[in-house]
Amino acid sequence: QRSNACERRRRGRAGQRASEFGSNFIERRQLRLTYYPAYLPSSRWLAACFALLERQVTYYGPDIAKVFVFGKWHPMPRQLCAYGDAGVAYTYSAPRVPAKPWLPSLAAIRDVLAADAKLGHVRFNFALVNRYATGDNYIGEHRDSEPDLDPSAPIVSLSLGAQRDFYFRQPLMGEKVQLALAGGSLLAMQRANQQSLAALPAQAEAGPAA
Ligand SMILES: O=C(O)CCC(=O)C(=O)O
Repeated sequence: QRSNACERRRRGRAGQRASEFGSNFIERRQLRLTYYPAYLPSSRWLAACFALLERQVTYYGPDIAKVFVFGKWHPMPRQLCAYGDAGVAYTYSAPRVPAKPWLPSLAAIRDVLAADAKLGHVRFNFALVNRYATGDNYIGEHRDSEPDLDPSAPIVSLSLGAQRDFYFRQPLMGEKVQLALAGGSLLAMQRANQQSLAALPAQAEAGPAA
């Protein structure tokens, strides 16, 4: 999921789009993000990574891909799978999502990210793969505040396929940060972001993205 110059800091007004910043560090009160619009080195890399994951990822079925909202179970409006170290799982407003053993392609992406000094040399032990088959697929507002998450580690998100909008909202501050997550881009989110609500809304006519 995607660059550079993250040391260059600039503050922007609320709602400013990441495309106005370029590759940059974005900071709002409790929100600390670094967006790398072209993390993957070329469109060939992007196409190759996307094609590999499209071929190799086997998504969970409705027994796991469901969410509990307002007292009822609903099918998840996207596909999901998880890969990671043995015994690692993730639980949010859904059943426990166990990690399948690393796919070689995902392990290779994990190792590239771990070797990247800009990202702090984090050894990632888990990868959640969300697939948005069409523009109708989305993830609603949520906080990444699950106890399974290591509070000292960033969440790093590589986007492949169609560009999709993503936003963070801080309800008490009235602040909103919007990003257009381009295919081949990478978003690094610090732990503090977990105070904000994040969402990837439905977007008419968008093609497949992961
Ligand atoms: O797919 C994305 O880029 C967003 C996913 C997300 O916010 C989550 O899984 O918590």
